[in-house]
Amino acid sequence: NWDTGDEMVEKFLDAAARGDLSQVSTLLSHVPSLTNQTGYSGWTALMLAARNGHYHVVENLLSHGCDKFIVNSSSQTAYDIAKFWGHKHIADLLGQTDDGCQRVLLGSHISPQENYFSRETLDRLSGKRTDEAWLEAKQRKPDTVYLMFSNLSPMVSTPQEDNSLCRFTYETVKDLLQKPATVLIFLGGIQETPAWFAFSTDEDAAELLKLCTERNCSFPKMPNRDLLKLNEEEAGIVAQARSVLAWHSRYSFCPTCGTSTKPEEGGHKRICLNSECRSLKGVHNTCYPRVDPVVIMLVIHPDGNQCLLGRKKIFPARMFSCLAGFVEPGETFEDAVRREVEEESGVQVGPVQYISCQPWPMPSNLMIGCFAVAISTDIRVDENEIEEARWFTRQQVIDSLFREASPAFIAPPRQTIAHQLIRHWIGMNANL
Ligand SMILES: NC(=O)c1ccc[n+]([C@@H]2O[C@H](COP(=O)([O-])OP(=O)(O)OC[C@H]3O[C@@H](n4cnc5c(N)ncnc54)[C@H](O)[C@@H]3O)[C@@H](O)[C@H]2O)c1
Ligand SMILES: [Mg+2]
Ligand SMILES: [Mg+2]
Ligand SMILES: [Mg+2]
Ligand SMILES: [Zn+2]
Repeated sequence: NWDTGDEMVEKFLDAAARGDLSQVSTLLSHVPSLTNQTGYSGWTALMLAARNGHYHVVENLLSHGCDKFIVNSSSQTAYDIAKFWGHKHIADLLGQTDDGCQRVLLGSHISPQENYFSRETLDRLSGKRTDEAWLEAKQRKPDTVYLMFSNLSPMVSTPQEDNSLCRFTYETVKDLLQKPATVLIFLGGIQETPAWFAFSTDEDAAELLKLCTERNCSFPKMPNRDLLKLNEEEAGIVAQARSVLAWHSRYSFCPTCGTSTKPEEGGHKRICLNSECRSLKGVHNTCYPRVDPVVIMLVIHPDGNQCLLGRKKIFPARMFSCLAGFVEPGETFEDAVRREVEEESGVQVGPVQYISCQPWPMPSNLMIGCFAVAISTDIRVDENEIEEARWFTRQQVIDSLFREASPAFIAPPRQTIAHQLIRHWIGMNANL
């Protein structure tokens, strides 16, 4: 005897809150449109069941297609609520993706290994770099792996959508290694054997491709896009190899005196050929591969429920991402975060917290990922660097990450630390 819609919604929410599984399913089978109705403070039936630890009701609601990505008026999802009230089994259930894989919302367990380009597959064996005899013997071993780079791109084969690195033997590449323009670097090994090397060559790319026995091989033209299609292990190897090879290609002359330089120590050092050069006296950082630190930050609104994202002109349409900028000399990364955010968006930042980092071999950045809490909210963008910056709500961010239908913006791809920072924020309880 249900007369008004409101009453029915109330009955339904109440049944979910009490854990009355049979009433919840009866009501839903009669009136499917109840599924995502909200009551006081925007709470859904799923949130109420999650609040009170009713596992079977949560399960039943999910099987009826209840939307777990809705937030209430305090910007909490049902997952946030289950986690806060200590119903771990319910939080686990809500955190699953449709394919049964855990952790769709559990960004708070982010570890450095989860950032693309950051997996250390090989032991770098840096102690062996000065052991020329050992390196030379390793080079000739039949199980030694060679990666080939042309124009700072590795040769990859593309069996399907993904790229995988083409691996060469000494026999196949030994002639190329003799060419004067070739630069060879020792990458390391897995418990010393097999050893891995990478080299760059300026020979004709079409001829090089003929050396590979695999099909669909190429040197990708757009590293920013194509190098994101490797598996995690190979991405980690490419991060090391590409940065070091890029450094060789830029430091063929000594930054101190302008004389030619040559590689040493398995390609991890370059030394000046002018025996009078200052760079040969003592240790000089110009002789070693360079890394440029960049801070990248998710700026969180003082209300805790919005974040600041910006877009550069070169981004694909509708994509917004974290603000980022190079660390300047004599600056802590906390200060760099405050300066870059202020420069690019006009927003002032108080506390800064380090989250995780990511090598970004384009050519040699180390992205230092932070959360930063804003202490002002007015936006005034620096139009030279940023086309637009905006505050986005948790609901908009959740929609963009997890739902298909027309979100307010497009998030950067999962291989970027920007994506991981945004996801990490969603996995944290904003208001609790
Ligand atoms: N992995 C990710 O999620 C991600 C996201 C955003 C940016 N990035 C990388 O971070 C880099 C820096 O971000 P940004 O462009 O916003 O920095 P930014 O805001 O400091 O502005 C870039 C400008 O800084 C100057 N600059 C100062 N030091 C520099 C250096 N060592 N190398 C080159 N330019 C230098 C140049 O004028 C350059 O145009 C980008 O180039 C990009 O490769 C990675
Ligand atoms: Mg900047
Ligand atoms: Mg910037
Ligand atoms: Mg800058
Ligand atoms: Zn010199």
